[in-house]
Amino acid sequence: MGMREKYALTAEGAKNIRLGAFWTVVVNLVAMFGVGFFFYLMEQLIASLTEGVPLPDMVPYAVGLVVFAVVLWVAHWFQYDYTYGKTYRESGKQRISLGERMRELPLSFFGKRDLADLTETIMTDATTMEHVYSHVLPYLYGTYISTAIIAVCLLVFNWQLAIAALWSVPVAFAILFWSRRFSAPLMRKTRACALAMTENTQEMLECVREIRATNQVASYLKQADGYIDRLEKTMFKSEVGAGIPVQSTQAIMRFGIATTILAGSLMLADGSIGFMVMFGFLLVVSRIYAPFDQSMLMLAELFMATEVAAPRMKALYDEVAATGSEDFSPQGHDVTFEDVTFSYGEGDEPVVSNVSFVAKEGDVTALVGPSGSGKSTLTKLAARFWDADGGRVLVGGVDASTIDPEALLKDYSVVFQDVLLFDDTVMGNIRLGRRDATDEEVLAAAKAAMCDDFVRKLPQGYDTMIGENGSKLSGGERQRISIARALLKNSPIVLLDEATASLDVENESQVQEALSNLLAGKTVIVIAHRMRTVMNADKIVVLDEGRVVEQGSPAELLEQNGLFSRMVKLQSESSGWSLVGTKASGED
Ligand SMILES: Nc1ncnc2c1ncn2[C@@H]1O[C@H](COP(=O)(O)OP(=O)(O)OP(=O)(O)O)[C@@H](O)[C@H]1O
Repeated sequence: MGMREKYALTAEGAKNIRLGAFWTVVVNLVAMFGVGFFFYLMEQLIASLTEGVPLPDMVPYAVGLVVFAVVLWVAHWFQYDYTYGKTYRESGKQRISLGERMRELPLSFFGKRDLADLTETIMTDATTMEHVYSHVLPYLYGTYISTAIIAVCLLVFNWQLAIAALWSVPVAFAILFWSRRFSAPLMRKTRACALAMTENTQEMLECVREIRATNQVASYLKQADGYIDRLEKTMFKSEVGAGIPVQSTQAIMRFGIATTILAGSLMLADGSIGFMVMFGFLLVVSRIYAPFDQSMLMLAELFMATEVAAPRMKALYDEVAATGSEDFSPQGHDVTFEDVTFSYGEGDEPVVSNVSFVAKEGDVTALVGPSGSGKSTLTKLAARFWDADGGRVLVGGVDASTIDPEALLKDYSVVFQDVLLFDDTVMGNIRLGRRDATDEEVLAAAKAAMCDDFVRKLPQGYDTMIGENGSKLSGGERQRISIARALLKNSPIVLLDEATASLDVENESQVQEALSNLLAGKTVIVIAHRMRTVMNADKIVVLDEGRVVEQGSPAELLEQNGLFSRMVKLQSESSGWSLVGTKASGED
């Protein structure tokens, strides 16, 4: 596997890491040269002290020293720039491209992937890789190459002593790589446990109200305790699994010093080497292991990166992006379902089957049917949140699956029940509908969506921060903000999960008024919960178990005496039953 693939690098990133390694080699060799330089000077000094040899002229040495310092400084500068400056830029690029990737992926991807898992990839995996690019890879490559060069020099100088000094390095590495087969699964397990714990915590925070309301606090805390315990145990095993091999290989490497002393003493005794050679070898050997110690620790991190973080990032890049033409020129805005079949998972039972109907521009098309009959799914297919498995969804005669999702969504306003607001001002939240809208346009939309009254009562009016997901607002207020956003966007197609079901009477009439402002003249597909909407619709599509069982105007359907008319009859007989199985209110 190439370096780029293994470490999820760009071509430039791989090049910079190679250059970082190159400059690390230069720094190491220059530093080693410095050791040799001082060693030579010492040899001269000892010769002068013991044998009375006159000291050589010091000027060239002084110049040499200055040149050495300058070269070392320059090499360090380049090493720093390539290993840190440029690799951090690589990491920056990678984070941006992860963000871009999120933008390209179909919305369905976010439905099937766990959010905590994605956050882990964007935050933790990217950080792991960042550290590997900047601190680990250039250092490791640089150290190994420079040590190999030094080892060759030692072998040429005195191969017997060199072998006595260096044999322990390959042995130590062989043990470390062998131990990987035990430590890698432990690392993966630790990661999975950490992820499960994060997911559990996130779920607990998201559902805190429900958990309290249903008296589940104790059982949830117990569950959380279990996740933490499991993580603690696997982390402990994983640390021991990685720590023991690292510590023992570091110790094994030190045997090299012992064998150098042993072989050196023997050779010194039989006169085949002089004291200074022995001394020089010991000096080099004592230095040569230090970077390996460091690299043993780094290898553990590198294993983690190549076994876990890089594959997870790669998996994100391997996901099929939702692509399509950015040029979207529909003829009108009729939304046509042509024999559409769809299931959420490969091989699953279809949740909609052979659905065909047209939602005409200027008409309100109401989707009606029992819970789970596929109403929401059809609206998601209409906006290409998902692609149909069979048949086509046409927007103004253009197959939606051929259009870039962002280009397509420009023509859609979506008002679903689960309104999403950002921790921003009221103004900022409404302006999300159209970024370039003026303040006046935002205010006009807010007024039309019946937001103005309650917004003016907020402490800072339109500049009030509304808290995470609008936590400082009521349900009805949040919905009206979402309608204001849709009004501002003023798109020709409106998808509406009838947002009024949970509102009180006063709120409801205001929201209804806001909605009628939004809907005029558009292609409207509404998931209808209320009889009033259903009866005022231009067309009703009745769904049952993912199939269209009836379609037509309310009058036509009532005449047909089919499922729809049975539903209406049932509802008028029993106020406790509504079209979608929710409790109907009196005014219906
Ligand atoms: N993201 C998903 N992954 C897998 N299955 C899903 C997903 N969303 C919905 N389903 C399934 O698809 C079927 C249709 O769901 P859908 O939400 O479209 O029904 P609905 O008619 O809108 O229901 P309701 O009125 O209760 O909102 C259901 O059986 C549901 O369990």
